[in-house]
Amino acid sequence: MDEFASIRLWTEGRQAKQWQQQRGVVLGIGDDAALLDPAVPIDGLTGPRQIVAAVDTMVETVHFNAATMMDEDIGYKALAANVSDIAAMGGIPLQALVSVSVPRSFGPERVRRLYDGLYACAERYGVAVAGGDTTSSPQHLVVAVTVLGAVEAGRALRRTGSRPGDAVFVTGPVGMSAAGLHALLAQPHAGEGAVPAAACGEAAAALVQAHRRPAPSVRAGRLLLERGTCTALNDVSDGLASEAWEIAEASGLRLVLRERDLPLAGSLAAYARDAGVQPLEWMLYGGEDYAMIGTAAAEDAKPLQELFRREGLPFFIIGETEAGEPGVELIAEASGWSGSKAVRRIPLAKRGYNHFA
Ligand SMILES: Nc1ncnc2c1ncn2[C@@H]1O[C@H](COP(=O)(O)OP(=O)(O)OP(=O)(O)O)[C@@H](O)[C@H]1O
Ligand SMILES: Cc1ncc(C[n+]2csc(CCOP(=O)(O)O)c2C)c(N)n1
Ligand SMILES: [Mg+2]
Ligand SMILES: [Mg+2]
Ligand SMILES: [Mg+2]
Repeated sequence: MDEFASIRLWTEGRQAKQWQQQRGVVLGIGDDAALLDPAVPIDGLTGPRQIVAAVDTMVETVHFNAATMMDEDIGYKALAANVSDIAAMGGIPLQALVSVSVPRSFGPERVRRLYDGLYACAERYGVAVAGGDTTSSPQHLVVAVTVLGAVEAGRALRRTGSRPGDAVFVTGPVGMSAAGLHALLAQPHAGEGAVPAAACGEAAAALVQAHRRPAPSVRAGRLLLERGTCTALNDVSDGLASEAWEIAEASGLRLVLRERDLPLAGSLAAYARDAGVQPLEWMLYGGEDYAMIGTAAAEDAKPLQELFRREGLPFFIIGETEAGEPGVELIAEASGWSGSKAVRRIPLAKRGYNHFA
């Protein structure tokens, strides 16, 4: 099958033209470039707007391997990671451009399954696939997705606006993806397809799901933008500590996190107990959580939490900001589940997933 037949196999008939037009796609797959309408009416978005654009890449052996992900999961997660960056700006994702570099060992049918997952994610978040690129690759599969979206002009949520005395929050549990990866890599792998989630045991099922199918919340980003009290926001791709450091450096202050308030999912606690591992390492440094860490005016932290509760969305207040040299600290307490004995302030390393470590 040639390149063009492959692209048709992966993309043809997946999204109705009319629906794509409603997401701003004037001309989609098939010409030299896509044509997008920057002013297409979008529910909930009024007034002048800006385009919000992000690209993230997934590379076989770095972001996934034959054991950790099914083909469908690779496509789903490649798009979800980008939706997460749009959400972390308070934006609404609209269109995607998808680049795949495919090794010979990876036939067009497997890429079609990758697209099954990618289109499932696109449907979940209302993203129109408007184009892309296809190349061969000497050895490993590479998927790069660009997502374009819209946000009210001048109102995007950045990493830079945090003020001393703000509350620090996170919009979902952290550490589950890293624990899921740990569970998957612990299984023997005979080389025939990905490890079935069931093989990892009951405690790990939710963790494997968190690793394979991250669930960024565009709704959470929109609520935070509309509320007007969120001063900084960042999605957690490289780990909570690393993303907290990014806010600290961008805003020029310190983030002080309380260990006992960090959201520890029951499934993570159970798996870590069975594995004899402290979950805190995964929670702070694991990454690929695609929840959001942010700061908000202290007096609005509880009302925001209540607003999220009413919307059925998680929201955990995990600390405060302080004036000072940019940095991140953890308050570990006697009652902390890490087994620490007294209240201590521990500086958190600026460490997370590092591609060049
Ligand atoms: N090769 C590059 N060329 C130009 N800009 C880049 C390049 N790589 C990253 N950037 C820019 O650097 C900034 C930080 O990128 P980074 O990828 O660390 O953010 P992220 O996508 O939120 O994190 P992650 O990749 O871990 O999900 C972004 O503004 C991004 O557009
Ligand atoms: C097989 C395998 N080994 C390790 C990892 C862990 N991992 C890879 S990239 C990354 C950070 C986010 O990437 P980026 O910064 O590119 O968005 C993490 C935590 C994995 N997912 N699969
Ligand atoms: Mg990136
Ligand atoms: Mg990000
Ligand atoms: Mg990213």
